[in-house]
Amino acid sequence: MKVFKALTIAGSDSGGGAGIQADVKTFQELGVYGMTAITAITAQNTTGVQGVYPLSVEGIAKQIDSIGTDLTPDAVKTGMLFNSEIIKVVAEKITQYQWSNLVIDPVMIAKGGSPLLQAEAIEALKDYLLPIATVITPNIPEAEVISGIKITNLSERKEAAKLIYNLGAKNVMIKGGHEETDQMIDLLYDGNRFFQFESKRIATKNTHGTGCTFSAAITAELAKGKNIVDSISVAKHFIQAAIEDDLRIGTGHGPTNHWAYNKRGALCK
Ligand SMILES: Nc1ncnc2c1ncn2[C@@H]1O[C@H](COP(=O)(O)OP(=O)(O)O)[C@@H](O)[C@H]1O
Ligand SMILES: Cc1ncc(COP(=O)(O)OP(=O)(O)O)c(N)n1
Repeated sequence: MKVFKALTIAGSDSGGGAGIQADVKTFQELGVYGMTAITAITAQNTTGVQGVYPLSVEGIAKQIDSIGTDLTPDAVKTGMLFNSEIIKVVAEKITQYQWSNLVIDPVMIAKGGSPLLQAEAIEALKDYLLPIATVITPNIPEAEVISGIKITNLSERKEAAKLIYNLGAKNVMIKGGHEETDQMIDLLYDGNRFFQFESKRIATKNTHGTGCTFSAAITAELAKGKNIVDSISVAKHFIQAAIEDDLRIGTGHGPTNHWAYNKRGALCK
């Protein structure tokens, strides 16, 4: 039996709803063996981020080397990378090991406003990671920062996607979670065409970790050999089920339910 393997290079969320924890849960639910390289530890729960503790560049490089010299991932995703030094070493290692199927979730700010990427790191993200990305998955505020333009409607989102594509990413997926519309539209640009992935907005405050979960699901499907459109299609069903079945735990923004997709069985697949 072929074992599909995915690596996440991201921060730890002690509350378990986002970051490395959301990624590994998603990989597991989608039948993919999960591996991790932790970039930073956050003290975090459903009410927000109480502390951020980045790991040393040496410690991050060592974790990636441990995987690179023994286990070859079929797909890799990055999440919280915190600063430009971390971004550089991560890009260097991914290039050294010639890993493909790279999903970049350009995590910048946690729900509640805590910065998870320093402002000085934006240029490094563009210079080192975008050129090797199979797909980058910004939300609308992140897409505004990377593209340098304001996004207030779908046509501006398309313009931003083209600008980000021109920085080197092979595919650009600008998520629609931050729009106020009833219909949730995630927009993919592959350099030639736009694809829209649509779903109904779910009225809930329990959306902690939606971006991490969505990009981890894309990574898992790429690891299995699916193409980008089919991978996003599964990820969209996965996140919709996870939000619909939200977990009402904690006093703030609760996490999504990572086992909802499988609980529903073939009906939602
Ligand atoms: N209230 C919601 N109802 C349905 N889907 C949502 C909702 N909020 C977010 N999503 C979906 O979750 C995914 C993550 O989107 P988004 O919230 O924009 O990312 P981030 O967590 O990075 O800010 C996207 O597929 C988006 O469409
Ligand atoms: C450690 C860590 N990494 C990433 C995030 C951001 O996750 P996201 O999926 O964008 O969810 P919210 O923060 O918007 O709930 C995080 N919070 N922590």
